[in-house]
Amino acid sequence: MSKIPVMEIFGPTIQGEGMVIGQKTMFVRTAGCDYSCSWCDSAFTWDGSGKSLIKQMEAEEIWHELKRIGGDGFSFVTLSGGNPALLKNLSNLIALLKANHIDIGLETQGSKWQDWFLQIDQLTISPKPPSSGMNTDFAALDTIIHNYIESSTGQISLKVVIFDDEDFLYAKKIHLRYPNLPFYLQVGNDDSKTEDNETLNRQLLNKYVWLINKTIDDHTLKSVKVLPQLHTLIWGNKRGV
Ligand SMILES: C[S@@+](CC[C@H](N)C(=O)[O-])C[C@H]1O[C@@H](n2cnc3c(N)ncnc32)[C@H](O)[C@@H]1O
Ligand SMILES: Nc1nc2[nH]cc(C(=O)O)c2c(=O)[nH]1
Ligand code: SF4
Ligand SMILES: [Mg+2]
Repeated sequence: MSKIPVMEIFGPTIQGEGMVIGQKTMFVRTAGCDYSCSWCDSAFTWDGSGKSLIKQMEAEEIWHELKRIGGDGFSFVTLSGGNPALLKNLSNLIALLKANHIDIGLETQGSKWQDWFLQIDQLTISPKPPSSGMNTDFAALDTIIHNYIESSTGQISLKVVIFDDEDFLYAKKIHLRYPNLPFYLQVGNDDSKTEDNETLNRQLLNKYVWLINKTIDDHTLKSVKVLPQLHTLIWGNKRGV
Protein backbone atom coordinates (compact mmCIF):
# COMPACT_ATOMS: atom_id res chain seq x y z
CA MET A 1 0.00 0.00 0.00
CA SER A 2 1.02 3.61 0.29
CA LYS A 3 2.77 4.76 3.46
CA ILE A 4 3.21 8.30 4.72
CA PRO A 5 6.28 9.20 6.87
CA VAL A 6 4.79 10.70 10.04
CA MET A 7 6.89 12.50 12.65
CA GLU A 8 4.14 13.27 15.13
CA ILE A 9 0.37 13.45 15.49
CA PHE A 10 -0.96 15.68 18.24
CA GLY A 11 -3.88 17.73 19.48
CA PRO A 12 -6.39 19.01 20.03
CA THR A 13 -4.50 22.27 20.37
CA ILE A 14 -4.90 25.71 18.86
CA GLN A 15 -3.30 26.88 15.64
CA GLY A 16 -0.66 29.29 16.92
CA GLU A 17 0.18 31.02 13.65
CA GLY A 18 -1.18 32.90 10.69
CA MET A 19 -4.61 33.24 9.13
CA VAL A 20 -6.45 30.77 11.35
CA ILE A 21 -4.64 31.63 14.59
CA GLY A 22 -6.66 30.41 17.56
CA GLN A 23 -8.46 27.69 15.56
CA LYS A 24 -8.89 24.44 17.50
CA THR A 25 -7.06 21.81 15.47
CA MET A 26 -5.26 18.50 15.37
CA PHE A 27 -1.76 18.38 13.80
CA VAL A 28 -0.15 15.79 11.56
CA ARG A 29 3.55 16.54 11.13
CA THR A 30 5.25 14.71 8.28
CA ALA A 31 8.97 13.89 8.11
CA GLY A 32 11.39 15.29 5.55
CA CYS A 33 12.06 18.72 4.06
CA ASP A 34 13.63 20.03 0.84
CA TYR A 35 14.87 23.07 2.81
CA SER A 36 17.20 23.34 5.83
CA CYS A 37 16.39 26.73 7.34
CA SER A 38 19.07 27.89 9.79
CA TRP A 39 16.46 28.67 12.46
CA CYS A 40 13.95 25.87 11.78
CA ASP A 41 12.01 25.13 14.98
CA SER A 42 11.12 21.69 13.62
CA ALA A 43 14.57 20.61 12.43
CA PHE A 44 14.02 17.17 13.99
CA THR A 45 11.77 16.45 10.99
CA TRP A 46 14.72 16.58 8.59
CA ASP A 47 18.13 16.74 10.38
CA GLY A 48 18.23 13.08 11.44
CA SER A 49 17.75 13.79 15.16
CA GLY A 50 14.15 12.54 15.07
CA LYS A 51 14.75 9.58 12.80
CA SER A 52 13.72 6.97 15.39
CA LEU A 53 10.35 8.73 15.82
CA ILE A 54 9.31 8.45 12.17
CA LYS A 55 6.43 6.04 11.58
CA GLN A 56 5.44 4.89 8.12
CA MET A 57 1.64 5.02 8.25
CA GLU A 58 -1.31 4.35 5.99
CA ALA A 59 -3.90 7.12 5.71
CA GLU A 60 -6.36 4.93 7.66
CA GLU A 61 -3.85 4.49 10.51
CA ILE A 62 -3.33 8.25 10.72
CA TRP A 63 -7.10 8.78 10.85
CA HIS A 64 -7.41 6.15 13.62
CA GLU A 65 -4.67 7.86 15.62
CA LEU A 66 -6.36 11.26 15.20
CA LYS A 67 -9.62 9.75 16.48
CA ARG A 68 -7.84 7.91 19.31
CA ILE A 69 -6.30 11.08 20.73
CA GLY A 70 -8.88 13.65 19.58
CA GLY A 71 -12.09 11.65 19.89
CA ASP A 72 -15.09 13.57 18.61
CA GLY A 73 -13.57 16.84 19.79
CA PHE A 74 -12.22 18.22 16.54
CA SER A 75 -13.29 19.23 13.03
CA PHE A 76 -10.01 20.72 11.76
CA VAL A 77 -6.67 19.06 10.95
CA THR A 78 -3.49 20.98 10.12
CA LEU A 79 -0.82 19.30 8.03
CA SER A 80 2.72 20.50 8.64
CA GLY A 81 6.27 19.19 8.63
CA GLY A 82 8.91 19.24 7.34
CA ASN A 83 7.36 19.87 3.97
CA PRO A 84 4.15 17.84 3.46
CA ALA A 85 4.24 18.95 -0.19
CA LEU A 86 7.00 16.38 -0.82
CA LEU A 87 4.38 13.64 -0.43
CA LYS A 88 2.24 12.86 -3.44
CA ASN A 89 0.31 10.18 -1.57
CA LEU A 90 -1.01 12.57 1.09
CA SER A 91 -4.00 12.69 -1.28
CA ASN A 92 -5.21 9.45 0.41
CA LEU A 93 -5.28 11.09 3.84
CA ILE A 94 -6.91 14.22 2.47
CA ALA A 95 -9.70 12.22 0.82
CA LEU A 96 -10.29 10.36 4.09
CA LEU A 97 -10.41 13.58 6.12
CA LYS A 98 -12.82 15.13 3.62
CA ALA A 99 -15.05 12.04 3.74
CA ASN A 100 -15.25 12.63 7.50
CA HIS A 101 -16.16 16.33 7.08
CA ILE A 102 -12.86 17.60 8.47
CA ASP A 103 -11.53 21.00 7.38
CA ILE A 104 -7.85 20.92 6.43
CA GLY A 105 -5.04 23.43 6.81
CA LEU A 106 -1.60 23.10 5.23
CA GLU A 107 1.71 24.69 6.23
CA THR A 108 4.27 24.71 3.42
CA GLN A 109 7.05 26.96 2.16
CA GLY A 110 5.96 27.27 -1.46
CA SER A 111 8.69 25.23 -3.14
CA LYS A 112 6.58 22.31 -4.44
CA TRP A 113 3.08 21.82 -5.82
CA GLN A 114 0.83 18.79 -5.42
CA ASP A 115 -2.62 18.44 -7.02
CA TRP A 116 -4.11 17.67 -3.59
CA PHE A 117 -3.42 21.32 -2.61
CA LEU A 118 -6.76 22.01 -4.33
CA GLN A 119 -8.57 20.14 -1.52
CA ILE A 120 -6.93 22.24 1.22
CA ASP A 121 -9.32 24.67 2.94
CA GLN A 122 -6.66 26.96 4.45
CA LEU A 123 -3.38 27.05 2.55
CA THR A 124 -0.53 28.89 4.27
CA ILE A 125 2.50 29.55 2.10
CA SER A 126 5.57 30.66 4.02
CA PRO A 127 8.41 31.78 1.69
CA LYS A 128 11.73 31.97 3.46
CA PRO A 129 13.63 35.23 4.05
CA PRO A 130 17.43 35.65 3.74
CA SER A 131 18.17 34.81 7.41
CA SER A 132 17.02 31.24 6.72
CA GLY A 133 19.90 30.72 4.27
CA MET A 134 17.41 29.48 1.64
CA ASN A 135 16.74 30.89 -1.83
CA THR A 136 13.18 31.40 -3.04
CA ASP A 137 12.23 29.73 -6.32
CA PHE A 138 9.88 32.46 -7.52
CA ALA A 139 8.77 30.48 -10.56
CA ALA A 140 7.59 27.65 -8.28
CA LEU A 141 5.94 30.11 -5.91
CA ASP A 142 4.11 31.87 -8.77
CA THR A 143 2.83 28.54 -10.10
CA ILE A 144 1.57 27.34 -6.71
CA ILE A 145 -0.30 30.57 -6.02
CA HIS A 146 -1.71 30.73 -9.55
CA ASN A 147 -2.88 27.07 -9.53
CA TYR A 148 -4.58 27.41 -6.17
CA ILE A 149 -6.35 30.68 -6.91
CA GLU A 150 -7.53 29.42 -10.31
CA SER A 151 -8.98 26.11 -9.16
CA SER A 152 -9.53 25.92 -5.40
CA THR A 153 -12.44 27.18 -3.33
CA GLY A 154 -10.25 27.44 -0.22
CA GLN A 155 -8.37 30.36 1.26
CA ILE A 156 -4.71 31.13 0.73
CA SER A 157 -2.37 33.39 2.67
CA LEU A 158 1.30 34.31 2.78
CA LYS A 159 3.29 34.27 6.01
CA VAL A 160 6.86 35.50 6.27
CA VAL A 161 8.93 34.97 9.43
CA ILE A 162 11.08 38.00 10.28
CA PHE A 163 14.38 38.00 12.18
CA ASP A 164 16.08 41.18 10.95
CA ASP A 165 15.90 44.23 8.67
CA GLU A 166 16.92 42.25 5.61
CA ASP A 167 14.05 39.80 6.21
CA PHE A 168 11.68 42.77 6.48
CA LEU A 169 12.81 44.01 3.05
CA TYR A 170 12.26 40.52 1.65
CA ALA A 171 8.74 40.48 3.14
CA LYS A 172 7.97 43.79 1.41
CA LYS A 173 9.14 42.33 -1.88
CA ILE A 174 6.86 39.32 -1.43
CA HIS A 175 3.89 41.53 -0.57
CA LEU A 176 4.47 43.74 -3.63
CA ARG A 177 4.64 40.67 -5.85
CA TYR A 178 1.31 39.28 -4.55
CA PRO A 179 -0.50 42.42 -3.30
CA ASN A 180 -3.95 40.81 -3.28
CA LEU A 181 -3.10 37.88 -1.01
CA PRO A 182 -3.72 38.09 2.74
CA PHE A 183 -0.29 38.80 4.18
CA TYR A 184 1.12 37.93 7.62
CA LEU A 185 4.38 38.91 9.28
CA GLN A 186 5.46 36.53 12.02
CA VAL A 187 7.97 37.05 14.82
CA GLY A 188 11.01 34.79 14.46
CA ASN A 189 12.09 32.65 17.42
CA ASP A 190 15.90 32.52 17.43
CA ASP A 191 16.10 30.38 20.59
CA SER A 192 13.96 27.38 19.71
CA LYS A 193 15.87 25.11 22.13
CA THR A 194 15.64 26.99 25.45
CA GLU A 195 13.39 25.76 28.26
CA ASP A 196 13.50 29.11 30.06
CA ASN A 197 10.02 30.30 29.07
CA GLU A 198 10.14 33.53 31.00
CA THR A 199 13.26 34.79 29.21
CA LEU A 200 11.96 33.46 25.89
CA ASN A 201 8.64 35.30 26.27
CA ARG A 202 10.37 38.55 27.13
CA GLN A 203 12.59 38.25 24.03
CA LEU A 204 9.68 37.28 21.78
CA LEU A 205 7.46 40.11 23.00
CA ASN A 206 10.32 42.61 22.51
CA LYS A 207 10.71 41.36 18.95
CA TYR A 208 6.97 41.56 18.43
CA VAL A 209 7.05 45.24 19.47
CA TRP A 210 10.00 45.82 17.13
CA LEU A 211 8.14 44.20 14.22
CA ILE A 212 4.92 46.12 14.95
CA ASN A 213 6.82 49.42 15.04
CA LYS A 214 8.61 48.69 11.78
CA THR A 215 5.28 47.87 10.15
CA ILE A 216 3.60 51.00 11.53
CA ASP A 217 6.42 53.13 10.09
CA ASP A 218 6.33 51.46 6.68
CA HIS A 219 4.19 52.91 3.92
CA THR A 220 4.30 50.03 1.44
CA LEU A 221 2.92 47.53 3.96
CA LYS A 222 -0.66 48.72 4.17
CA SER A 223 -2.86 45.62 4.43
CA VAL A 224 -0.79 43.33 6.60
CA LYS A 225 -1.24 41.45 9.87
CA VAL A 226 1.58 41.20 12.40
CA LEU A 227 1.49 38.15 14.68
CA PRO A 228 3.57 36.28 17.24
CA GLN A 229 3.74 32.48 17.38
CA LEU A 230 0.97 32.20 19.95
CA HIS A 231 1.78 28.59 20.88
CA THR A 232 5.38 29.56 21.71
CA LEU A 233 4.17 32.32 24.05
CA ILE A 234 1.91 29.81 25.78
CA TRP A 235 3.94 26.60 25.78
CA GLY A 236 7.47 27.72 24.92
CA ASN A 237 9.49 25.32 22.78
CA LYS A 238 7.58 22.25 23.96
CA ARG A 239 6.94 19.70 21.24
CA GLY A 240 3.55 18.28 20.37
CA VAL A 241 1.46 21.33 21.28
C1 LIG B 1 8.18 24.19 10.78
S1 LIG B 1 7.44 24.92 9.39
C2 LIG B 1 6.78 23.50 8.52
C3 LIG B 1 6.05 23.84 7.25
C4 LIG B 1 6.89 24.33 6.09
N1 LIG B 1 8.12 23.62 5.95
C5 LIG B 1 7.15 25.81 6.19
O1 LIG B 1 8.25 26.19 6.53
O2 LIG B 1 6.22 26.56 5.93
C6 LIG B 1 5.95 25.68 10.02
C7 LIG B 1 6.03 27.19 10.20
O3 LIG B 1 6.95 27.46 11.24
C8 LIG B 1 7.70 28.59 10.87
N2 LIG B 1 8.93 28.59 11.65
C9 LIG B 1 9.92 27.68 11.61
N3 LIG B 1 10.90 27.99 12.44
C10 LIG B 1 10.55 29.14 13.05
C11 LIG B 1 11.16 29.98 14.03
N4 LIG B 1 12.36 29.68 14.56
N5 LIG B 1 10.51 31.11 14.40
C12 LIG B 1 9.30 31.42 13.87
N6 LIG B 1 8.66 30.66 12.96
C13 LIG B 1 9.28 29.54 12.54
C14 LIG B 1 7.91 28.40 9.39
O4 LIG B 1 8.28 29.60 8.74
C15 LIG B 1 6.54 27.93 8.96
O5 LIG B 1 5.72 29.05 8.71
N1 LIG C 1 -0.01 25.12 18.14
C1 LIG C 1 0.77 25.07 17.06
N2 LIG C 1 0.53 25.88 16.03
C2 LIG C 1 1.32 25.77 14.92
N3 LIG C 1 1.23 26.45 13.77
C3 LIG C 1 2.15 25.99 12.91
C4 LIG C 1 2.89 24.99 13.52
C5 LIG C 1 3.90 24.22 12.80
O1 LIG C 1 4.86 23.74 13.38
O2 LIG C 1 3.72 24.06 11.59
C6 LIG C 1 2.37 24.85 14.81
C7 LIG C 1 2.63 24.00 15.93
O3 LIG C 1 3.55 23.19 15.98
N4 LIG C 1 1.79 24.14 17.02
S1 SF4 D 1 11.00 24.91 5.17
FE1 SF4 D 1 9.87 24.71 7.10
S2 SF4 D 1 10.34 22.66 7.92
FE2 SF4 D 1 11.74 23.05 6.20
S3 SF4 D 1 13.58 23.76 7.21
FE3 SF4 D 1 12.39 25.61 6.69
S4 SF4 D 1 11.06 26.05 8.46
FE4 SF4 D 1 11.89 23.98 8.70
MG1 LIG E 1 6.02 24.99 14.67
